[in-house]
Amino acid sequence: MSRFAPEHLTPEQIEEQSAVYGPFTQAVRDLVDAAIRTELGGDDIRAAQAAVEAVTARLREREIEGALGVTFSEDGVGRPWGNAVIGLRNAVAPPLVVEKAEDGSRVWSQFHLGAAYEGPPGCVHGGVASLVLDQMLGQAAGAGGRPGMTATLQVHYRKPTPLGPLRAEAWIERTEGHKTWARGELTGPEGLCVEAEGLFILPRWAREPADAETRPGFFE
Ligand SMILES: CCCCC/C=C\C/C=C\C/C=C\C/C=C\CCCC(=O)SCCNC(=O)CCNC(=O)[C@H](O)C(C)(C)COP(=O)(O)OP(=O)(O)OC[C@H]1O[C@@H](n2cnc3c(N)ncnc32)[C@H](O)[C@@H]1OP(=O)(O)O
Repeated sequence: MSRFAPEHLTPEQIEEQSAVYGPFTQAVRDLVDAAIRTELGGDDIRAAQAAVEAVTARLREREIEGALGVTFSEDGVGRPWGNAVIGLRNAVAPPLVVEKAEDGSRVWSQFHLGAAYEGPPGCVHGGVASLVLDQMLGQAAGAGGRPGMTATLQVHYRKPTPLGPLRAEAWIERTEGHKTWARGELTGPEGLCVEAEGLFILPRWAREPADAETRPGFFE
């Protein structure tokens, strides 16, 4: 766990960064979608490749080492901007915008999965469904004040999940010490597609009193 880094940005500065990187990352997502679906070929694709490579070289002129990690401000609010499911700066992430009930009892998200997430023809890849539900169950645990790492995740694929508009929801089933069992489901326009249940454990390093001051509260 090398990158749960504290940060000292003001809400305005975070908002400014979000306004710059959010639309940029969305443009990269659109690029991925277009790259999959374009019917152009030959010289057009070679020219597009050169243009993309030029942009990539420009971006690499200044970059961090490794991954983004999760930064969190003094009030404990985190910025998981590199996260594979919800990351504002991660073009691989759909991304999900997760909402939570005021009392923390449930989380849900409505989102769209397009061509980049295909498994069976026209359907969401099972690993992607599992990825989304892992995140949602983890968020449910955090929203209930019980953050933890996924220890187990069991996924039940009830029927194929169509690409397109989807909804995921998750909640805590029960708790015991540092363990939290959460459940969730992924539904498409025709109803329930995937169910999952998982065990989330607050890791030892986060339970130790010595770490109390540096605990990230980004799930909450
Ligand atoms: C406010 C504080 C916040 C702290 C933040 C905490 C966590 C969040 C951290 C990162 C997540 C960040 C972003 C992701 C967001 C959302 C969701 C995505 C979730 C993921 O993508 S996450 C990646 C996949 N996930 C892993 O990469 C886990 C690798 N693993 C470990 O990090 C450890 O393995 C861990 C933590 C699981 C346990 O570590 P530990 O040191 O706490 O373990 P310990 O030995 O103390 O066991 C304590 C009790 O749990 C039982 N137990 C242990 N492991 C078990 C297992 N697998 N199955 C069933 N029971 C198990 C023992 O049997 C004992 O039970 P008992 O007390 O009854 O004897």
